[in-house]
Amino acid sequence: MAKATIVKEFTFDAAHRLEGYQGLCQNLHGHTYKLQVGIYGPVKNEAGAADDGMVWDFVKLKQAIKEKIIDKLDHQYINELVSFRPTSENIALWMMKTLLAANIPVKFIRLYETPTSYVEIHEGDIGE
Ligand SMILES: Nc1nc2c(c(=O)[nH]1)N=C([C@H](O)[C@H](O)COP(=O)(O)OP(=O)(O)OP(=O)(O)O)CN2
Ligand SMILES: [Zn+2]
Repeated sequence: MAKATIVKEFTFDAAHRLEGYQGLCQNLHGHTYKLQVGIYGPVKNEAGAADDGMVWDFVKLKQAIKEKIIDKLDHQYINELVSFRPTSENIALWMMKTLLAANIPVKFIRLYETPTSYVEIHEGDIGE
C-alpha cells in the first residue's frame, strides 16, 4: 500500500525564560511559535470510505493537536507548566512524547521559536 507524510501547521504565542542562560534569554520574553507536525502512514484505499485517499483527516489531526498541545501552551508562561528547561528542543520532545502517548503516529515535529530558529525531532529521537 502506498504511504505518505502529511503535515499540519499551527502557531501559538507563549512566554518563557531560560534560567541560567548567559544572555537576554534568561529574561522573561515571548515568542510566536510555529509548529509543524508530520504524520506518516498508508494512504487508505477504500472506495466510499470517509477517509478514502487520506493518511489522516486534516480536520481530525487539527482537533487532536489543538487539544493535546495548542490549548495547553497558547498564551501561557511555559516555565510554570513544565518541569524541564523550556528550550525549543525540550518543548518539541515533550510534544512528541505527548502525541505518541495519545496514539497519534507522529513522524516528525518541527518547532520554530523565531522565524530563523527551529528544532526538528523525529520519531525515535526520544531517549529515556
Ligand atoms: N539551542 C537553543 N538555543 C537557544 C534557545 C533554544 O531553545 N535552543 N533559545 C534561546 C532563546 O529563547 C531566544 O529567544 C532565541 O534566540 P534567537 O534565535 O537568537 O532569537 P532572535 O529573536 O534574536 O532571532 P533572530 O532571527 O536571530 O533575530 C536562545 N538560544
Ligand atoms: Zn526564547
